Amino acid sequence: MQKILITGAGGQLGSDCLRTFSNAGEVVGLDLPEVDLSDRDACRAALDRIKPGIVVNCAAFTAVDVCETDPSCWKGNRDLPKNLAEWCGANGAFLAHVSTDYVFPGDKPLFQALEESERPNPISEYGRSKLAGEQAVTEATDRFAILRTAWLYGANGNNFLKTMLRLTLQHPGKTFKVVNDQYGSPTWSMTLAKQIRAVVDAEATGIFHASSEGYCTWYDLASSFLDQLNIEHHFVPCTSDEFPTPTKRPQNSILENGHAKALGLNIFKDWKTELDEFVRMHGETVIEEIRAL
Ligand SMILES: NC(=O)C1=CN([C@@H]2O[C@H](COP(=O)(O)OP(=O)(O)OC[C@H]3O[C@@H](n4cnc5c(N)ncnc54)[C@H](OP(=O)(O)O)[C@@H]3O)[C@@H](O)[C@H]2O)C=CC1
Ligand SMILES: Cc1cn([C@H]2C[C@H](O)[C@@H](COP(=O)(O)OP(=O)(O)O[C@H]3O[C@@H](C)C(=O)[C@@H](O)[C@H]3O)O2)c(=O)[nH]c1=O
Repeated sequence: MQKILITGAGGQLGSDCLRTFSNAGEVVGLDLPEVDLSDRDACRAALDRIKPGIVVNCAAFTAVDVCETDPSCWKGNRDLPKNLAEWCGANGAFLAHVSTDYVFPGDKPLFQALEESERPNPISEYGRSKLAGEQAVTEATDRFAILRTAWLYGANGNNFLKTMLRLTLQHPGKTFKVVNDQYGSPTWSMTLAKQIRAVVDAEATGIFHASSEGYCTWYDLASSFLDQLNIEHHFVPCTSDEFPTPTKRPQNSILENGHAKALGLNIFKDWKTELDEFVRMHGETVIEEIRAL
């Protein structure tokens, strides 16, 4: 029976990958604090012990604003995938690695979607460190799939939707500004996990864009989520300039899943259909989780 290692197994995507791969072989999850996979020796020792035939790397440093000032971001986003890819290359294992829309600058004219063939040119430390991770993977092994996803939300862990729900529930009636000039494709981590499984099962290699079909703004996303939950909200659309953050974020990070479509592997539906399904399945639990904070 093949062994499948899921890294970042306690995170948002990793926990959904554990479930999605559960009937694909013997699944092993790894996360901090058990092993720091950005440490080369610790990573090697862990993989030598587990001996996976497939590695699905969901581990990363995902606090985008913190990346601007914390060099640990480069450990999690460049060194960690490099260590995994070197081990996979030397041991013949297949590596599925997850990357981000933030490797692009966001200056492509609206609303043209970004193809896999386009040149990344990140505008944030997070994006630069993730691009360095992609490059390390491609240099260390041939048997890899890099899946670039965007605007993830899911049942486990933290995400933008939970933040906006928390702000609303903790401050009823209060207005919140939400950026309405950045466009992307919100993606449910469970659907991404299924897309990763489809790519791995097909042993398809190369770079894949992997986000929901269609696009919206952060304001559209927050409003749709709260509407679907039937919770009154007072979100006010604003420009990026009116909501300053330490990190500049891409204006257009709409991804086109061209590679997966060409191989007949794309499973994503429209972002709104995906969000509605997420709310049907997990809405009540998410509200309870946020109310308990
Ligand atoms: N979240 C999003 O909106 C998006 C995410 N992505 C990418 O998708 C992937 C999954 O993201 P998501 O599930 O949201 O991320 P999470 O932050 O929820 O999970 C990442 C996991 O990796 C673990 N981890 C971090 N550093 C190490 C390390 N050195 N050794 C071992 N484990 C480590 C974290 O542990 P701990 O929590 O203890 O630090 C955490 O459990 C990442 O590659 C991310 O860059 C791409 C686009 C959008
Ligand atoms: C909390 C909040 C955020 N915003 C804005 C800030 C920003 O432009 C946008 C999203 O903010 P967040 O900080 O939640 O999301 P951010 O960390 O930028 O999300 C990114 O995470 C990484 C890991 C990725 O790879 C990306 O695909 C993307 O999902 O919403 C508001 O406008 N109002 C608010 O009240």
